[in-house]
Amino acid sequence: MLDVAAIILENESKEVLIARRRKGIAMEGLWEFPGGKIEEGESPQDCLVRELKEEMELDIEVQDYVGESIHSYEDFVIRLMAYRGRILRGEIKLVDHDKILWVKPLELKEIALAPADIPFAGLLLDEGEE
Ligand SMILES: Nc1nc2c([nH]c(=O)n2[C@H]2C[C@H](O)[C@@H](COP(=O)(O)OP(=O)(O)OP(=O)(O)O)O2)c(=O)[nH]1
Repeated sequence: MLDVAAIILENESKEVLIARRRKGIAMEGLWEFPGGKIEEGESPQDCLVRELKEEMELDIEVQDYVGESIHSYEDFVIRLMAYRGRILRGEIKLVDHDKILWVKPLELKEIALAPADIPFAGLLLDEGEE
């Protein structure tokens, strides 16, 4: 099982940040919440702070735990743990991604998300309707 942490960053307009995996890496062209593989001995929160710095040069604050999504890809099983968070400082620079978008939860339905992320899109959508 591959443990991966992802962060749902929200802005003042209630939009969430998604990023498209660049050409040449696993799952290229699919959209995801930023994050990455949790290293040995690392907490998901520490992983997210490290990954967002490495991947986007952003300092973030990790907030509430949203939930996990376990998904079987063709050659591995992933446990994706999602948290909410906010940007503290930094201008987004892209390393592993070629594009980012701030989208309303409703718009996530139209986006080619990594399959493991789809349950979180549903969850955000349900929340927005309350
Ligand atoms: N970061 C991230 N990865 C995801 C998500 N959904 C999903 O299926 N994945 C998959 C894609 C990759 O196979 C794996 C995470 O790998 P990664 O390439 O982002 O992580 P990393 O930076 O630690 O990896 P590496 O390139 O250093 O080996 O999880 C998601 O929302 N965010």
